[in-house]
Amino acid sequence: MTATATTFAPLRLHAPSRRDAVVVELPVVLAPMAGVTNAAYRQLCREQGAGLYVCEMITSRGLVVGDPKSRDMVRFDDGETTRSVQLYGVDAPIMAEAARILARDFAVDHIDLNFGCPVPKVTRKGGGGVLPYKRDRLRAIVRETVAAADEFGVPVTVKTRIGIDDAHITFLDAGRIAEEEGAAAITLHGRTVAQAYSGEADWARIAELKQAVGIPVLGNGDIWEAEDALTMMEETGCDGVVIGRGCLGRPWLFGDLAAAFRGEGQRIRPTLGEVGRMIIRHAELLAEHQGERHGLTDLRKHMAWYFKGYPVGELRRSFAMVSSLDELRDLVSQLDADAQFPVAELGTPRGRQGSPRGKVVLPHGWYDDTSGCDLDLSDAEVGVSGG
Ligand SMILES: Cc1cc2nc3c(=O)[nH]c(=O)nc-3n(C[C@H](O)[C@H](O)[C@H](O)COP(=O)(O)O)c2cc1C
Repeated sequence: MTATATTFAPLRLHAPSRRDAVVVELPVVLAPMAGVTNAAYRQLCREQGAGLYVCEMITSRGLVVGDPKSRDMVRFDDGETTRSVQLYGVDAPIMAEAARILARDFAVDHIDLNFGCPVPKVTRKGGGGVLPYKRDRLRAIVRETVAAADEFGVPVTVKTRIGIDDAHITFLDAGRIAEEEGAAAITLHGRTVAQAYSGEADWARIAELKQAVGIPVLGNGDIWEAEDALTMMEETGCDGVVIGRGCLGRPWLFGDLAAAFRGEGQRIRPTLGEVGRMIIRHAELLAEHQGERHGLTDLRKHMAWYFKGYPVGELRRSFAMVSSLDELRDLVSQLDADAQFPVAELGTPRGRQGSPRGKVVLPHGWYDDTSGCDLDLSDAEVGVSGG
């Protein structure tokens, strides 16, 4: 396979008072994924490649009220020199306070704001991907969070979708608001909330956003292989790429991405034995961070992703119920170590896809105005676990 080096520059994230607060040499970002991008998974990906690895989403209210579960999720390993966290919330003062806590108590270097979650539980209450419809509220949240993080020289980025649905597009306004209020960059997932994870991401919207704003634009959606990242950079002119589902069960994609950006054609095509060793490494890291029992339970959801396309047979079921490192090592030893990489899987979607939401569930009268500053949306943070 051949490839040409793509033209790229390091991703420079400025806080208002501190230029180059975070510089990411390779403009590749691990997308925040709730329940996935914990410290162990980020380390696993980091061991493969280069880029920015964002911690799974933390709710602002949880941090501010000192919820032990929220605080416990803000965890980094010693090698994580750039501490990046995604924050979710709906109230400007609470988001600002949460940003201060992240910067002051956890020495976080970068904060990303989640305005893209499509989960009905969240959109019903006005949070996540539907919040940008309320332009004034979005502006207040970005302004106050940027100002609070800037007390510590920490840059804030915004992550959003195209809009609620085709009739309610918000990304261009969100981009302008982000830029005007001092955000360091904006990530666009090229889908609407109504699409959730179905269909295809519309990269043309990423190109449109790039034309509309001066801050760095990060493109997101449907990068399954390293080549897709280069294509997205070329087609949209975006300043970097954000990868979510493509790396599920494939942390080595970050190695491929680093090689592809350098113009190298070599790609990692692990045998089943090598996948087994990766799973063991993943398990060891999870056990280190969460203890063996919790860590191995957490690992189970990754099994189907790791084994997609490989001949695993009946062992699949045992892997999905594994509860100790010893048991895992024993199961791995039973795999056909020489089974080759399933090339038919290349470029195919993985992780959640589903079907479009017929209609996005919204609070009553959501489309009546675009301000939303006076609304009580606090329920939108109750029981939220990402999206
Ligand atoms: C399991 C899972 C959890 C996710 N959690 C979050 C989240 O907490 N915050 C967020 O902004 N996006 C979240 N996303 C969306 C991804 O960050 C990303 O925007 C989306 O998957 C599109 O990129 P992809 O096509 O590369 O997967 C999640 C996606 C998945 C699959």
